[in-house]
Amino acid sequence: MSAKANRNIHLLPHLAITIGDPAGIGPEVVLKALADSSIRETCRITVVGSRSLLQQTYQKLQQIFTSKEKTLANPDEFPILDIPIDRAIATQITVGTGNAASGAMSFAYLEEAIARTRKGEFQGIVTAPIAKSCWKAAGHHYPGQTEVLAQKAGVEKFGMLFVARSPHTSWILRTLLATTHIPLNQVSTALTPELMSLKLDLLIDSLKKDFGIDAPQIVIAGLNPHSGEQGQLGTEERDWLIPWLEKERENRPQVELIGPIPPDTMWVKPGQAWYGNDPNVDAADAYLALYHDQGLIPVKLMAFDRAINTTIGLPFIRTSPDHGTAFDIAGKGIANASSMKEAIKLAAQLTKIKFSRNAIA
Ligand SMILES: NC(=O)C1=CN([C@@H]2O[C@H](COP(=O)(O)OP(=O)(O)OC[C@H]3O[C@@H](n4cnc5c(N)ncnc54)[C@H](O)[C@@H]3O)[C@@H](O)[C@H]2O)C=CC1
Ligand SMILES: NCC(=O)COP(=O)(O)O
Repeated sequence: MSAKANRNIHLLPHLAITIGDPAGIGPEVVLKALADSSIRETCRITVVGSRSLLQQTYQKLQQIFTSKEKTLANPDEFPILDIPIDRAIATQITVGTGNAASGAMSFAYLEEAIARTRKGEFQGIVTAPIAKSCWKAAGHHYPGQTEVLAQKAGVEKFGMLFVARSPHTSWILRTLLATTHIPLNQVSTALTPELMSLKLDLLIDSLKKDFGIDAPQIVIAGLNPHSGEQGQLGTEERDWLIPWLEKERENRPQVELIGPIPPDTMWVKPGQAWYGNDPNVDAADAYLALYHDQGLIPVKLMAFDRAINTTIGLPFIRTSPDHGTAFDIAGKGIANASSMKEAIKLAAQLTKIKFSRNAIA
């Protein structure tokens, strides 16, 4: 970093980066992301995790990489908010196998990052992945990090928005999930006009404030094959989704609401906009998927190496890579850190926007 950049470092947003489950690829993708000097020029970073675990990861992976290129940041060269790990817990952590001990540590990192952010120490949090099953084993009964963030921030209305910029066309895919971590057989009951209006509010607000889109075009998915085929293949669309959309169109004249679109064909235009094989395609500003896999299969198919999960509705910025703990490849040095890098860049960008907005207000 140049001397001038160094002098201005206190003007940059200060982000906490949690290392996630210590048995997964979280520590590795954090060290890889921080080795990229362009990342560290966009924000100030404090890593929240156990120093000893980061040092172990660094030393182990250094032996794998023979290239002279700097692949990993050295934990001695960036600030760490150390959550010490006691000896008994440390002996239970095995890279590649998540368990109650690794779940307890990843929960402690997140809790600390949230508490410090609420006190104003950080403006945003980037979370490396945790395993929900390991949290459960450790006695923490949350469906995911999103719900912990919302609860501890005292927020009831929040949403899981995935953002990815195409490397082919620079088009941005934005996908909000109306429901998230619930069993498939509960989706239909969980979806209500009230829930949909709440998610639409959050989405429209984020498009305006975070992405500068005042009059967005938003596509809403159907639930059933062919959006129910007029009740023949499912009745949710006919019974409430279409009437709800009609009412929303009346209430929100500044927004173009398209749908319900049959869930299979809904992703054709985003695919064309992403890969650039139809330059005239009119893809939308955002897509509202009704359940987890309806939204995340296309996101991960197009953008697994770069999509970002961001929680909207919080009083601070939160982003995360789109992937999980990947226990199957942890410790091997082969984890791709691109999604983590994108998550840090987006958090820095959104934090700057949020704070300049607050300064104007
Ligand atoms: N934000 C978070 O904290 C998230 C956590 N998870 C958690 O992760 C755990 C494992 O979930 P899975 O469904 O197996 O998804 P996963 O994303 O961990 O792994 C799926 C596949 O992708 C590969 N993969 C994942 N990230 C990669 C990377 N950066 N570079 C190269 N290959 C990569 C893995 O090796 C595996 O073959 C679960 O406990 C789940 O709850 C899953 C998604 C997000
Ligand atoms: N599939 C997305 C996911 O698991 C994200 O969960 P979290 O950010 O709430 O931990």
